[in-house]
Amino acid sequence: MVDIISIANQKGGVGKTTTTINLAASIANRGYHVLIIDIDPQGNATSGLGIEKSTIDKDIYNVLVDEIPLTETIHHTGTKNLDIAPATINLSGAETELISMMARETRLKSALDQVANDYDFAFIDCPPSLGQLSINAFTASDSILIPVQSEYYAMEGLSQLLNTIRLVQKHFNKDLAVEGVLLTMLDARTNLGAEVVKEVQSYFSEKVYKTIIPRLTKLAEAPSYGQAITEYDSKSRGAKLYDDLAKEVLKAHGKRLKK
Ligand SMILES: Nc1ncnc2c1ncn2[C@@H]1O[C@H](COP(=O)(O)OP(=O)(O)OP(=O)(O)O)[C@@H](O)[C@H]1O
Repeated sequence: MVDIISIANQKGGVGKTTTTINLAASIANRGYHVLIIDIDPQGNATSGLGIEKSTIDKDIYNVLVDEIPLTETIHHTGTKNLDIAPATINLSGAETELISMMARETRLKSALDQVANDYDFAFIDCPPSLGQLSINAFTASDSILIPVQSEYYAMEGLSQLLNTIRLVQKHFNKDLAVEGVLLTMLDARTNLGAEVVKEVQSYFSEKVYKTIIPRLTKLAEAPSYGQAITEYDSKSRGAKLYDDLAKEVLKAHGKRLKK
């Protein structure tokens, strides 16, 4: 059975897509079958894994709105064991179109049910908003991994995110859990970063991953080559740290650290 994890924070640019791609690729590298669902209309996970947008004829929009089978959208990526259900700008229409549709909150869940036995993990790269797309993601997920950028105002908006999680638990998915909180883009040269780390750790305590992702040039470069960090530079610090995160996640799910 697949374990489904949304990567979410409605704040923009905090490392959701970078974490989705590189955590998913690190877990795939350890021999697990992994699917990424790109539910962000910007489609950065899609292009960041080398899928040329002009070649996509069906995407998550068609799954949510036209109810086509999810399998018809899935592409293999350059990383072994890693597939993606892509997004294009089409998906931006879904946010409003879904509002008048039947079973609007559970459409992604129904689609993922179709591939439940094909993958060990699915990661959903959420958009920077808490609308219909994120609610579909949260309703379909077992848990939510929250990347938090290590800078001032890091905690801003998190109460709104936690409130949305509570609403989804109440109405659609009572077992939805917080998977963990990941500190990202830490600038080790400033005291500010260390202060934010302390603040986030004191609020979320054991939910915060031991692995912290610093600001690393190679992590920012890899998507322009359409590659996860594991492919772009497997020996880099970013690849090592996302593998450390993968080990924490696998352990939390009671999975063996194969490799
Ligand atoms: N650890 C890092 N080191 C350096 N650059 C990073 C790191 N993490 C992310 N970035 C860069 O910061 C920018 C924002 O990251 P990313 O796209 O992962 O955030 P996001 O939360 O998915 O954004 P959005 O809210 O727009 O979907 C990107 O240009 C990305 O390459």
